[in-house]
Amino acid sequence: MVEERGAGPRATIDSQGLGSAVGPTTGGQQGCYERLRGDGGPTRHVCLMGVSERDDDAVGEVSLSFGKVSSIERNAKNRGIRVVTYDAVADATAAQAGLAAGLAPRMGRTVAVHFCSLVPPKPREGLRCTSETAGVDVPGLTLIKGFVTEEEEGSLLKHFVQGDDVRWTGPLKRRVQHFGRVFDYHTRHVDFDAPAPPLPECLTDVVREMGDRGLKPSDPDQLTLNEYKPGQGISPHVDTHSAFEDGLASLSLGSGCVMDMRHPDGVRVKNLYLPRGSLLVMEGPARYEWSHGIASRKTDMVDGVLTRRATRISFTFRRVRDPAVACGCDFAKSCDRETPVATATFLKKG
Ligand SMILES: O=C(O)CCC(=O)C(=O)O
Ligand SMILES: [Fe+2]
Repeated sequence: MVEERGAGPRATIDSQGLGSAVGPTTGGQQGCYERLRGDGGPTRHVCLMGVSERDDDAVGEVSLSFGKVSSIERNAKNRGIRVVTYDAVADATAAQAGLAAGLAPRMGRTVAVHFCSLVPPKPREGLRCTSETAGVDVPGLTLIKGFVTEEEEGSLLKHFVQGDDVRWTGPLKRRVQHFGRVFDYHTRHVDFDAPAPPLPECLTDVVREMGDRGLKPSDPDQLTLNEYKPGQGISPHVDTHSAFEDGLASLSLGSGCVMDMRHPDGVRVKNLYLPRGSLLVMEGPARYEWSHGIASRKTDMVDGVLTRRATRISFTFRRVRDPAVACGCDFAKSCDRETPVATATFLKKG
């Protein structure tokens, strides 16, 4: 999609990227400019080539004499290029015709002036838009937005990040904290011998609310905190059936991110945005059959909008399964009662 694409042929990009704004107003558009050759245009953007920093005052003043300027931007790579954007195409058209002559006496030389168009950034490959999978249904998946307020989020983060007893651990790229029981990422099982602090009291309200709403696990006895800095993720996995009962609940704090849910048929994929403060609950097929994972990247495409990730801390609540009672799920292919759990994926990729 190109804004105001002129009729004329385009050159390869002359003005790549966006530099700092140098004129009377600041720019900061997203994308890059393409110079339109020959009769290309008109558009709201004119690019000046052959300008030095000494000329910036003159560029500002003369540009303004043609109409209302919304930005003047300096090219990030080529310091001799400016892009002047007018509010109105008519003013840009007058500027394209008259800027060179207006500037020449002030600069002591001539500049080339062309129309250009603004090309929005292309989404990076692999950035799936969450809205594209809106029609994909994952049975057993519930997302509750605003499960905690901003205030509750703030105090929970304070407790678990800045508190006196904060113990990040783990052999992974990202840091984790375990409560109730330790999950061992080598065996992908609960380590019943490892000591773990109990679930902290400050989570009582959150846990009660889960129970009141009839969500699983209604009475969690294990909690894992995962800290994801932008660029970190978790490889696709199904939480070990023999380790935890039905119902996994993940509270997202600090930042949202897109979670990718995949059906083992390799066809069905759901890219679900988990906003800050939301609770994701996976039960039945969503817990036992579909895998969940988070791609290691710094941005997500959320309903067509490129969204930066900040540090996200997830709180995953689970109920440890009694090792004497085998998993009785209906998804034998994903269940470790029939197939031994593959150990290494968490450790290799995090
Ligand atoms: O970060 C999350 O929301 C999910 C964490 C997770 O899947 C896990 O710890 O098994
Ligand atoms: Fe998981």
